[in-house]
Amino acid sequence: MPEQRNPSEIAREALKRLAERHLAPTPANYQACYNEIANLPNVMPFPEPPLRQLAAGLCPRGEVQIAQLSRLDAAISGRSWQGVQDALQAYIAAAAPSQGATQLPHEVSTALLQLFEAVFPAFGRDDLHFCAAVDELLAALRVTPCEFSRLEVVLRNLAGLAPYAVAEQAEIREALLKLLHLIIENIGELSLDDAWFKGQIDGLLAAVEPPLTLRHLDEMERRLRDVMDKQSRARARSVEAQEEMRKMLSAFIERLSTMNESSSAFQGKIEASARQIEMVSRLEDLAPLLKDVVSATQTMAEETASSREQLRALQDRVLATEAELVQLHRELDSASSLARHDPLTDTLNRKGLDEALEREISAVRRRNTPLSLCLLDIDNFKRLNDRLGHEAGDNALIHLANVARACMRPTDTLARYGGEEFIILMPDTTLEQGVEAMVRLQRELTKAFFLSGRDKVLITFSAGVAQLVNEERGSDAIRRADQAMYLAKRAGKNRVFGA
Ligand SMILES: Nc1nc2c(ncn2[C@@H]2O[C@H](COP(=O)(O)OP(=O)(O)OP(=O)(O)O)[C@@H](O)[C@H]2O)c(=O)[nH]1
Repeated sequence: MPEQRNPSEIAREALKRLAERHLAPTPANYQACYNEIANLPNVMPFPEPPLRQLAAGLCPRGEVQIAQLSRLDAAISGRSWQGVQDALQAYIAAAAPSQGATQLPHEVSTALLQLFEAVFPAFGRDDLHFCAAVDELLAALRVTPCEFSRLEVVLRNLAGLAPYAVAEQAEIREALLKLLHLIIENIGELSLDDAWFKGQIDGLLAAVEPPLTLRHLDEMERRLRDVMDKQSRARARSVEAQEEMRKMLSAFIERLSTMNESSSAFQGKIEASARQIEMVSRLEDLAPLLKDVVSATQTMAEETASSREQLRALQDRVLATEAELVQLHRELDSASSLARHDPLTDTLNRKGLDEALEREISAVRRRNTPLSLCLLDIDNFKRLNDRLGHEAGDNALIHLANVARACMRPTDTLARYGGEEFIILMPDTTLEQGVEAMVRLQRELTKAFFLSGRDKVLITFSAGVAQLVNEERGSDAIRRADQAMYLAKRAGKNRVFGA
C-alpha cells in the first residue's frame, strides 16, 4: 500500500522537483509535479482563457467560418477538447481555397451565381444549347458545397458555346440596325418633297450610326415619333380634303347635267313652238304660242341663273378648301417648332430640352452620379447682327452649335434655350469638370473662326455652370446657371462662372 503523504509535504516536494528539472514555475508545471508525487492522474486543466483569447483573435470570412467560430465558442464553454479541435479544423478548411482544395468557398459561389444570373439574360434565350449550358452552370453554383470538378466541367462546356452566342447577339444587333436604316430610308423616300421631313430623316439616319447608346436610341425614338405624328396629321387632313373635293365635283357634274337637261328641254320646246308658228295662219292663234315661248325662255333663264349661282357657290367652296390645304401645309411646316428640334441649329428646342433634362435627372438619381448643366449666351450678338446682317447671325448660331457638338462628349446634350442662348447637359460631370469643359469650348471657338463671307469673326460667349444638387428641380438648376452667366457678363464677358 503506497505511503500516504500529507499535502504540505507533497507541495514542498513538488517545488523541489520543479527546481531539479529546471521547469518554468507555471501553475500547469507545478500541478503536473504535484500530481506525479501524489500519484494522482495528470489531468491537464482546460485552458479556457487562452482559448477564448485565441477565438477572439480570429477574423472569420464568410458564413462558414462564422458558423465554425460559434461552434468553437460552444466547445470552449462545454470544455470539449474534441469540439475545439473539430471547430478549428473546419474553420481552417473554410479559409480561401488552398492548393488541393476541392470546393469553392460558399461566399465565392454565391457571388458568382449573382453575377451570372444578372449577366446571362442579356444573351436572350434564342440559342437553346447555350441556355442549357447556362442553366447547368447556375445549378452547379447553387449546390452547396460547390465542387471544383463539377464547376470545371460545366464552365468548359459554356466557354465552348459562349463565342457563338456572343457572335449571334452581335449579328442580331447589326441586322436590326440594317432593318431600322431601311425603314427610315423608306419613310424618307415617301416624304422627299418636304424639307422638314428630309432634315428629320437625315438626323434619324445619323442617329442610328454606331456607337449606339441608349441616349441615341431615345433621341431617335423621339424624332421618329415627330415624323410619324406629322405624317399622320397630314394624311388625315388630305384624305378629308380629297373627300370634300370629290363631293363638290359630283355636285358640279350633277348640276351640269341638269343644266344640260333643262336646256335640251328648252330647245325641244322652242323647236316645237317654231313648227307650230310656221303652221299658224291667224294672228290670234299665234299669241298663246308666243306666251309659251316666253314662259319657256323665262324658266330657262331662271334655271340658268340658279345654276350659275350654285356653280359659283361650289367654286367658292373649292377655293376655300384649296386655301385651307395651303394653310395646313404652312402649319405642318412650322410643326418643327412643336417637335423637339430647333430647325436652325438642329439642337434640341425647349420642349426637347425639358424631356432630356427630365430623363437625365431621373438617371442621375438612379445611379447617384453628378449632373452639371451650362447656360451659355453669345457675347455682343446684337452687334454682330447689326454689323453683318441677320443671316450672318443665323450662321453664327449654327457655327457655335457645330463647334459645341464637336467638342462635347457623346453623352452630353445641346439645346437652344432662347435666341442666342444654349444649354448643355453634362451627365457624370461635377461642377469643376463642367466649368473646365466650357473653358475648353471657349478655346475651341477661338481656333475655329466663324467665316462670314471673307470676314473671320471671333465668337465668344459667357457661361454659368451649375451642378444639380439633391432633390433640386431642373428649372432651379437652370436658374442658378443663368445667374452665374449673368455675373460672367457683368465681370466682362467671355468668362465661365460656376454657380
Ligand atoms: N440672327 C439672329 N439673331 C437673333 C436670333 N435670336 C435672337 N437674335 C438676336 O440676338 C440679339 C441679342 O441681343 P442682346 O440680348 O442685347 O444680347 P447681346 O447683344 O448678345 O449682348 P450681351 O448678351 O450683353 O453680350 C438680339 O438682337 C436678337 O434679335 C436668331 O435666331 N438669329
